[in-house]
Amino acid sequence: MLSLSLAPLLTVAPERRRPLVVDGVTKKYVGGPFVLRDLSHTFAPGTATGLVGPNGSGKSTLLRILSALSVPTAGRVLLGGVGGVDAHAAPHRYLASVGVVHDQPDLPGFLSAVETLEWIARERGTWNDAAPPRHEALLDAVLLDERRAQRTGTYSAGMTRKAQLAAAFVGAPSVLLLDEPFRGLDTAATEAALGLLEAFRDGGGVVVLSSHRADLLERVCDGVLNLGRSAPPEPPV
Ligand SMILES: Nc1ncnc2c1ncn2[C@@H]1O[C@H](COP(=O)(O)OP(=O)(O)OP(=O)(O)O)[C@@H](O)[C@H]1O
Repeated sequence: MLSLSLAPLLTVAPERRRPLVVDGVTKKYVGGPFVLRDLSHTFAPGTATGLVGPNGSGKSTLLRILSALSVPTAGRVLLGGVGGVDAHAAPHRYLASVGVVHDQPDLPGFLSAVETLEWIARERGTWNDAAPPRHEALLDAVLLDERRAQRTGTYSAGMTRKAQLAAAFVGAPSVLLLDEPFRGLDTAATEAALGLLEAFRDGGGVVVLSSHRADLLERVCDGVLNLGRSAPPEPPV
């Protein structure tokens, strides 16, 4: 049972419920092959979508483009569709609505998990008197124990993943982008993460995630986007 104090982080206000639109996105790394080719897809509010496809099919690439870490060779990512916020033209504004779990650990190792959440909340404008107990409830929800007060640079892989998950929620996002969010989590922590993602999806959020665990994707996702088919071989010249 999730704490009621988490409601502001798990419920997206109706006016902030906007689709995340991928409009004709192509990605070709310099000197490499096309990874994504003219991909268009709409991720609707209140849904969770699993990115699937074999190794190297572009799941992380798409998540990096969606999180404005990588620029598409062509095409756009728009929060709110036509007339919405362009992820690459206005990344700061866009990312104010987005929570991300990157595949690689990306926490500031000199801060504890508690300090990391405070830092993000202050930056995102979700820091107030109610924030400290809410952050404790969030760290309880991801099952990060009392070591939440220690520097994240000392964490195990699973503890790091838990802290990353909490960090993704703490800014009250309307979109969550997660690259292999269950990797490194034990069974109890995996169940806890699934519960948080389900609550966020049911609260009107957009969830886009990759995982090689088909059983877990099946539990949380309404649909899948198969990238194994998005970049057919280049036609012969
Ligand atoms: N920075 C980069 N420069 C050049 N090529 C890259 C770069 N990053 C990824 N690629 C290539 O892009 C393709 C897609 O990689 P990506 O990591 O997106 O796949 P993935 O579906 O997430 O794979 P996996 O299931 O193994 O995690 C691969 O062929 C990879 O080698």
